[in-house]
Amino acid sequence: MLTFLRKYLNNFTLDPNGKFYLGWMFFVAVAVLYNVWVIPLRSTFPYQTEENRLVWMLFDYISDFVYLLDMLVIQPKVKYLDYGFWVTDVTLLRQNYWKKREFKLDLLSLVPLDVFYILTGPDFVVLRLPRFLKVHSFWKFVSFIDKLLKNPYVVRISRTLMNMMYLIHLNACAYYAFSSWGGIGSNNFFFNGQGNAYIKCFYFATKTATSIGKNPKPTQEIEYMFMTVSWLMGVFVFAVLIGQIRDIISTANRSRTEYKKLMNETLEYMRRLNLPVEMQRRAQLWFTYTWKTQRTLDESRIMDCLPHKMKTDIAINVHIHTLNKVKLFADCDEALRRELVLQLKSVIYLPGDMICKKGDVGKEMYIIQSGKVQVIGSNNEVLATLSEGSVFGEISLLGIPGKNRRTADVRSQGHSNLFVLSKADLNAALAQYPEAQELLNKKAKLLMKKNAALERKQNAMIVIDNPIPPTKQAKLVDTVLQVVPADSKTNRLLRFGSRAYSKSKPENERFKFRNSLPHIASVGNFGDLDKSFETNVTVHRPLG
Ligand SMILES: Nc1ncnc2c1ncn2[C@@H]1O[C@@H]2COP(=O)(O)O[C@H]2[C@H]1O
Repeated sequence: MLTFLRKYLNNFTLDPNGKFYLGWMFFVAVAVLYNVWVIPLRSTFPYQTEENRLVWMLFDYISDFVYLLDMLVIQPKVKYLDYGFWVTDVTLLRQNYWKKREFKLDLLSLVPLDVFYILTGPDFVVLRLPRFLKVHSFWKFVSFIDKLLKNPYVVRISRTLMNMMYLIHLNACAYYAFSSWGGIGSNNFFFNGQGNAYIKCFYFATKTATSIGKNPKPTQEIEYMFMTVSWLMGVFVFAVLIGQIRDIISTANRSRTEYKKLMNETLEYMRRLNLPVEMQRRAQLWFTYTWKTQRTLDESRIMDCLPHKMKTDIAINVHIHTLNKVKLFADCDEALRRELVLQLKSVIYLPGDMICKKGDVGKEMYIIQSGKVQVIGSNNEVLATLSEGSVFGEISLLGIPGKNRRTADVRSQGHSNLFVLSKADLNAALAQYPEAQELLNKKAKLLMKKNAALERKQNAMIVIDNPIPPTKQAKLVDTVLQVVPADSKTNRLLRFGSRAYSKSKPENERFKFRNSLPHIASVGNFGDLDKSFETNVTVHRPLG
């Protein structure tokens, strides 16, 4: 069992980005923080007493144990990258740590000056000052957290505030030490010994550092010197703090300021040109919606500085959700997918926006990231409603003879986020991947067939009002009608057929009128019928 444990401990390595290492670094950071705050406090203020000395010492040695464990067990096991390869050999890892400056600092931080307690007594806590040298581990932990947090400003602001607080803390300790040296309450400048010593001294240090005023007036030269140093420290701290906060705020607001500036310029330009109010309103809506969803007006510009491969990886990662739904991409080569993904440009359409118009020359195709679009046929009917992951606008790009124009209108139903792929980019990619070209061609043919069939069906249902009754009549019927008397049975039979003849009501009769019969007006007796025919009869007929 023991051999197994030793073997395991000898061979185990740590991932510098792993959770275990992060957890461990938290303990080290707490130990460092304890030492850097408590050592000056206990060295100056009378907070270490005979009663609590053992408790303080217990904490001291726990923190020393953490330091030791970190130096002997953890740090020599942390993997590192060598020319892009993780080094896992334990001997190399140990040697790597020993070569580092951090190892020397870690070693020095553990110099056991405490042994001199024998000479100075256990309250001379200044002997623990070397523990400060491990402060680099604390900042290492802070940058870890910086990488983990989504908001990059939280850690930067906390870091600046921590530095400021620490300097004030040191100043408070110095003020108390100075007051003890000069005699607590011995004059107006020194701490008067009333109330909680740390709180009062921290308050004094904050007042001095921030130059709020109402500070006790120094009387001796040494007091003047103390105040001058405190003020200089305050000026320095605040210069750094204000500079950093200004940087943080301006970086955070830069994109927003740029967006607002661009929107105002565009709207101002539209107003100057006296463009319709509705158009201006839509432009404003576009700006607002684009900013809300993307937090930038030009996504591609953000990644401009990155190398091509990294940009592709990021784009694939960001758009993987949509790309997985695109059948065209699912069925084709990974290399084509990588090639196409970088060419995609994100565009937003507002509700009711026409994305492409039937008959226009096709210059780009679209992939729906989110939202819905409607494909509209020739008779204004909705041929299809497409949603996330659908591809459209490709037919007119494929070079099918006689089909370089849009075959249908496509309209955005609500807000829709689309990827646009230009004809040149699509064709460049398809030239290398004929299977994808085939797939697109197949789909295009299928759609065109479907549309043609739908159009035929639609046309068959077209409603035509006020049809003009046929003027050409069968000559034989005409001749017979002219010779037989108008009110004779034969005449009626010829006009209305046997069923109409059997019903006597004229209002029923008009609905049984046969289209092939001669115009009633020419017969004279059925003038009323003639009128009602022209206004009421609806004919369904196929066109072509
Ligand atoms: N019946 C349909 N169903 C789905 N999409 C269609 C239909 N008809 C046309 N489209 C798409 O609408 C697009 C209009 O532009 P394109 O002709 O370039 O390409 C067309 C197809 O991508």
